Amino acid sequence: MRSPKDFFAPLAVGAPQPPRQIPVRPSRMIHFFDPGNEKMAAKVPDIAKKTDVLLGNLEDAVRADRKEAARAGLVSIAKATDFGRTQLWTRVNSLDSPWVLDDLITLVTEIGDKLDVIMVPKVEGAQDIHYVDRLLAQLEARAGLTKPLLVHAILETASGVANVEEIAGASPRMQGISLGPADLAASRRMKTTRVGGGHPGYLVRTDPVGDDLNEGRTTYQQDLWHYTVARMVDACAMNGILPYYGPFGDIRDVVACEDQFRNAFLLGCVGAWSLHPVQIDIAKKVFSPSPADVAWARRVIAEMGDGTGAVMIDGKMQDDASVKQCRVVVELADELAATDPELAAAYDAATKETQS
Ligand SMILES: CC(=O)SCCNC(=O)CCNC(=O)[C@H](O)C(C)(C)COP(=O)(O)OP(=O)(O)OC[C@H]1O[C@@H](n2cnc3c(N)ncnc32)[C@H](O)[C@@H]1OP(=O)(O)O
Ligand SMILES: CC(=O)C(=O)O
Ligand SMILES: [Mg+2]
Repeated sequence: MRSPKDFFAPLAVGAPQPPRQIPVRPSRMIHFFDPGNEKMAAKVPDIAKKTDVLLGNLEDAVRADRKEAARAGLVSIAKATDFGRTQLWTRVNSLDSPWVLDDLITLVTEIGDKLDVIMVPKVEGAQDIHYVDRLLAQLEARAGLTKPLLVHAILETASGVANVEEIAGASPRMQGISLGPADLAASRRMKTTRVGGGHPGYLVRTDPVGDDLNEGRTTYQQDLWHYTVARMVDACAMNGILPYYGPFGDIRDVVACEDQFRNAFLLGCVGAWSLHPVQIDIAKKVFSPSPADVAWARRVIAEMGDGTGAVMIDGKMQDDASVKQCRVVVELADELAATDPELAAAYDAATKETQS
């Protein structure tokens, strides 16, 4: 552990000052693409216009014999594209792989000024973040970068979950954590064969009514990811970084995808991954507070005055704690509305309606 006094000191001579605050920019969807896939790469300039984060993926889902092509593709896309307000992230290969060292050296040297966040897969504990932290500082110094790169960890090993609090606080570069349900399931020896989402066998059943154990007993499917997402959210919140749900692999099932994303949103996540263009709008809808919720939250804040005491609004008690929740919703809505005129208009229209 670094001494708290040294926590914000650069880890290499000439490296930029590490960040003291994680920049809060919209990141409702982290859209994955394979930079070595020409069809996907061709869509990047258009997709950039409608996503908060574009991520050039170099790790799983890129074939072993296409790793170099993906890395080179990301370098040329980053150099050739104006991403506007959209952030550019990458997911490098895992720290035990033969590719990660070249991923980091090439990307920081060639396009370190274009990248915002480096996503590190299969993080097991703080030691993995410390390794990346020092290496990034050395590479930033050599490349003459003035803005520090941020680091995002994927929570996808049993060890990572057991150490999630220390991972979240391992470096001032830590920007956030995403749930990695596929590798995590394998690491835990869960018996699922899916990428995220629920499973019909994971359920609770109501008690029997009489002697017949089968008749009239409703079952309720449970969320396999509740415990992990909740732990991840707490670890992130206590360290001032951002939690994300990860991938939902059943691309066709847009309904269950929306449900899984919404569970994560309600529990505190700020975004999710989109693996296919069809998931971009789902994430945008789910991770933007609804106009009705924003209107209600604005009303509670207005009626609560200085934010202390208790009032009754439409039969519901509001006090210091509920007004704090409302502020979370309104702050997020204001941040998103600042760059999205359509959303801003929807929020204002709903607010006017509640006032009339
Ligand atoms: C567990 C994990 O690690 S999850 C993260 C790793 N996985 C990924 O990154 C997967 C990313 N997504 C993909 O590889 C693809 O979306 C797949 C393989 C799931 C499906 O691809 P396809 O079979 O081509 O899907 P589909 O035919 O519906 O695609 C329609 C079009 O969208 C394009 N497209 C598909 N996914 C993407 C994407 N993520 N970004 C940009 N374009 C895409 C296709 O190239 C295709 O283009 P075309 O119309 O010019 O032919
Ligand atoms: C997200 C990811 O990498 C996984 O689920 O394994
Ligand atoms: Mg994984």
